[in-house]
Amino acid sequence: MSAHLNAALREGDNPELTEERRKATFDTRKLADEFFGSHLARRRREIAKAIDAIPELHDTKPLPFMTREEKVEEAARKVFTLSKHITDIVDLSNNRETQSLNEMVIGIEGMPISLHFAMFIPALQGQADDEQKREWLDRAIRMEIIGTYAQTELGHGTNLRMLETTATYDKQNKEFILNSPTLTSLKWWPGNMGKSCNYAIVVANLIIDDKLLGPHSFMVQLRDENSHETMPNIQIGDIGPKMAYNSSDNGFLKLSNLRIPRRNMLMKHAKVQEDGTYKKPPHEKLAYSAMVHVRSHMITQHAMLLAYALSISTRYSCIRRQGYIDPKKDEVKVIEYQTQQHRLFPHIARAYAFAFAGTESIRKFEIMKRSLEAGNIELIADLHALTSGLKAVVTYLAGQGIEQARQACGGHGYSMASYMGEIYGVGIAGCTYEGENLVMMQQLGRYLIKAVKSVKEGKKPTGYVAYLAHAGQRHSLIDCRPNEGYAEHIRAFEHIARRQTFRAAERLQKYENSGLSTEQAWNNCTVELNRASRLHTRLFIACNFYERVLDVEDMAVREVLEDLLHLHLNYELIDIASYALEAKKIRPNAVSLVDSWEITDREHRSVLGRRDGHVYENLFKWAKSSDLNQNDVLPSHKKHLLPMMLNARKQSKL
Ligand SMILES: CCCCCCCC/C=C\CCCCCCCC(=O)SCCNC(=O)CCNC(=O)[C@H](O)C(C)(C)COP(=O)(O)OP(=O)(O)OC[C@H]1O[C@@H](n2cnc3c(N)ncnc32)[C@H](O)[C@@H]1OP(=O)(O)O
Ligand SMILES: Cc1cc2nc3c(=O)[nH]c(=O)nc-3n(C[C@H](O)[C@H](O)[C@H](O)COP(=O)(O)OP(=O)(O)OC[C@H]3O[C@@H](n4cnc5c(N)ncnc54)[C@H](O)[C@@H]3O)c2cc1C
Repeated sequence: MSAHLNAALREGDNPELTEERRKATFDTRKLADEFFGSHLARRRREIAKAIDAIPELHDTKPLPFMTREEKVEEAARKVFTLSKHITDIVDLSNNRETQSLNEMVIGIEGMPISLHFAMFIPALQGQADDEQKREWLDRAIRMEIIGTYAQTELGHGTNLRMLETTATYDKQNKEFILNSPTLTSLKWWPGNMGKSCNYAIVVANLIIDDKLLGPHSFMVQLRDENSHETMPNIQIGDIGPKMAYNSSDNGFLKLSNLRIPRRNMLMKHAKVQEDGTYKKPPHEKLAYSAMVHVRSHMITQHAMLLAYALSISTRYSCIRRQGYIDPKKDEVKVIEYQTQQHRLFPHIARAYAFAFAGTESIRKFEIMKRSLEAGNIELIADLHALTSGLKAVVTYLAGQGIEQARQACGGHGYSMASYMGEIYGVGIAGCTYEGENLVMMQQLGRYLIKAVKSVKEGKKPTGYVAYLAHAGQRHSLIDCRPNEGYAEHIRAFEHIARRQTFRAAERLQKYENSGLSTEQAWNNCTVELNRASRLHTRLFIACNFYERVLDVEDMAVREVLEDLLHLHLNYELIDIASYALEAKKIRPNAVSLVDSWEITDREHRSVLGRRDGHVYENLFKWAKSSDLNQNDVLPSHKKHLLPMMLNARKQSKL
């Protein structure tokens, strides 16, 4: 490829990176169009340009140098400033555009309206009836009110049926009485609930005439709309610092005999009439729709976090020189080491694979939403299984990839100048929130077991589990040669996933036949079942990647994506580092592959990942700006350590 086609080339850059960019075999803009979709890729460029021109949207200082209070304030300041410009910059109805703007301006550490957009609004859209939407949704979209989603409690997050918060219907007054009867029933974790929100959708166990009817969603006003003071019968606060996400005020909430009108229960699906008559929803799990919404969006978000980490470490690996391959020559760029390539490239392939899987899960969510609006509940179970699996596998593997990317930067990767610590902390939170990963794997496991049962009954399941009905073509992987083409890889992959799923199903059957209860038998098989779920999901990601590559029209882009696909399939299949052959093919394009993610320096917040590659001089600048360098001798040193040493010296002279 002629160098002028590489959009990332600029005057004055570190020559080490320019040399890399000249080797590109494709146009990074065209690959960005595939990674994001051409519309979003174009919009991201326009958004980045718009932000450049508005200084009040820039960071006032690097986030790692801020205290927690400063971070919370900075995020609030930016949200407020953005509110003045946002409609000029993005189409608010486009989630991914808005999310990109937020990530570029505010960053990944959290902000006061994350949950408002991620869950409060989607919960209203999915669960409020038309009249309730008119009352709350329009105000929420205009940001007259800020809300969150308060489900998890101090004692229960996973097992929703055991939530202890109660909503007891009082027929006389046509009100619900909300209570947190125990310490463990305190709501705990909801994002932005501590200080920022004035409303919450509270998930509570509904009780009518002493009958427990399971978790339902209720609109609760937390704070006065004018003074922002906490409402009566409510106790609320921040839960303290976390591993990451410290710009966010995750909160606790105690409800003490709080009375709310009957119409504050979200009633699109389940309903409570004035006389206390309860009407069941058409599908029991419709109340979980906001969770499925976030799970389907988490995949692209985690692909992006992985991309952040890998573009930092790939660029840095091309400017870092250390050691020799040929002792007679200069020290080499650390990217030249085979171990460095094996450490990074399979994760680059995964970042692309995850982004494509994420686009697909969002598309499936939209299809399910439309079909639900038309009264069809059939797609809910498929989507739940797909998003449960993807959420668990992608957050876990992205976390592993980010950690490898950090290690690939050596010592400087451990400095917050690299920003790796925050990217990792935010990434791994996804393993826990929206359903603990191993628990979500079991949800997919249930779906797979059902599919096996239907195959055994002679039926042919369709969609993502269709392969379970195919006869096994091969018994081992020994004769699987990568050169046979991708279809062969996929067949081998299907074989392994199918065999594991049947093995788990048979084991479950064996335990059930031995007289164990269904639950006990299930628990005895969960390790095998989770393995099956993991393989099934990784198969889905690989197939989706394969099909996606077949659609690419630009030949140069298609070729490099095929190189990545090849690497991905081999790596996933053999689950060890790829063959040297693949690594050699990826090597010349390494920097351009990460340039294609078009992550701006502002968005990266990483000294190591700078687009221009001028790392060392900027690391020195970074160090000079540390608060600890503002005094030559720290006051705390004067207070404690200096007297200690002086004292020790005095003692030794005696
Ligand atoms: C600009 C906006 C765009 C958005 C962008 C977002 C990007 C994201 C980025 C950053 C912002 C986010 C920041 C952080 C946010 C964090 C928020 C939170 O964490 S909120 C709390 C989450 N809490 C959980 O997820 C609890 C996990 N627990 C559960 O979901 C359930 O309790 C579960 C599934 C473990 C068990 O539920 P059971 O006990 O009610 O049900 P069982 O008995 O196991 O199953 C009965 C049947 O129901 C199905 N089922 C369960 N859940 C379903 C569902 N959701 N849909 C359909 N079916 C479901 C099952 O598969 C099963 O089906 P069969 O009987 O086998 O056919
Ligand atoms: C950053 C962050 C943001 C959050 N934001 C929100 C929010 O906005 N709103 C909200 O309501 N909540 C929020 N949460 C809470 C989050 O959704 C829960 O923490 C999560 O669902 C996990 O539940 P848990 O904490 O009860 O974990 P536990 O269920 O206590 O998990 C502990 C261990 O037990 C295992 N385990 C539990 N049940 C089973 C089972 N049935 N079978 C096998 N193993 C099991 C798990 O695998 C895990 O290893 C947030 C959490 C975090 C970290």
